[in-house]
Amino acid sequence: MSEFTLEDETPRHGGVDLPRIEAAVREILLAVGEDPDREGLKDTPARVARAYEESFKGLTQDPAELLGTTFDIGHEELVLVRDVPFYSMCEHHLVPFYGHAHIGYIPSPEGKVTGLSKLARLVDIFAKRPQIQEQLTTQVVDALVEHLEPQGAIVVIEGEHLCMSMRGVSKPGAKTITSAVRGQLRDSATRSEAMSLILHK
Ligand SMILES: Nc1nc2c(ncn2[C@@H]2O[C@H](COP(=O)(O)OP(=O)(O)OP(=O)(O)O)[C@@H](O)[C@H]2O)c(=O)[nH]1
Ligand SMILES: [Zn+2]
Repeated sequence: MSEFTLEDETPRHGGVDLPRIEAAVREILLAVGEDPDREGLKDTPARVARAYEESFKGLTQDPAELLGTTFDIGHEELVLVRDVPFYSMCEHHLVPFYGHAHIGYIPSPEGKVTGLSKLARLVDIFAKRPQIQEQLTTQVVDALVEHLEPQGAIVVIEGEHLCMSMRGVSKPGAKTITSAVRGQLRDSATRSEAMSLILHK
C-alpha cells in the first residue's frame, strides 16, 4: 500500500472537482517518472481534468428530468432507435469502452412516448460515468421502464473495451454484446422481431 494519501476521501456531490483532478494527474505523472513541469506536460493536468469532467458528466444528470417530457400519441407498436454511438469509461481501468446502443420499447397502453433524441441522451447519461457494460445496459432499460411505463423494453449494446484491446489480454476487435429485455419484449416473437431489426445492417 502506498504512503501517499489524499486529505479528504468523501465522494464529492454536484460536479467534478477540477483542481483535485489536476493535483492527482500531476501525482500520476510524477509516479510514472515524468516531469509534469516540462513544456509538453505543463497544461496536461488541467486538460485531463476538463476531459474527465466531460467523460463523467452523467453523474450529475437525472434520467427522470430527461424523460419528464412525454406525449401520448396512441402509438402502441415497437419504437426502436438503432446504432446510437456511445463512449464510456470502464470502471475497472478508467480507459474507454465504446460502441453502439440499440434502444426499443412498446409504449404504454395510452401510447406514451418520448422524443427520439431523448433515448440517445439517456444512453449518454449512463455512459458518462465509471461503468461496466452490463450495468449500462440494465440502467438504460430500467430507466425506460420506470419513466415511460412501456409494455416492453429492450436495450442491446455492442462495445469494444480498450482495456481488452490495448493492454492486458490485447485482443483488438473483440466485441462484447449485452442485452436487457423487459415486459412484452421478453415474448419470443416480439423479441425476435426487435432483434432482427437491430441486427439488420
Ligand atoms: N463483465 C465486465 N467485465 C469488464 C468490463 N470492462 C472490463 N471488464 C473486465 O474486468 C476485469 C478486471 O479483471 P482484474 O483481474 O481485476 O484486472 P486485470 O488484472 O487488469 O485484468 P486483465 O484485464 O485481464 O489484465 C477484466 O477481465 C476486464 O476484461 C465490463 O464492462 N463488464
Ligand atoms: Zn477495463
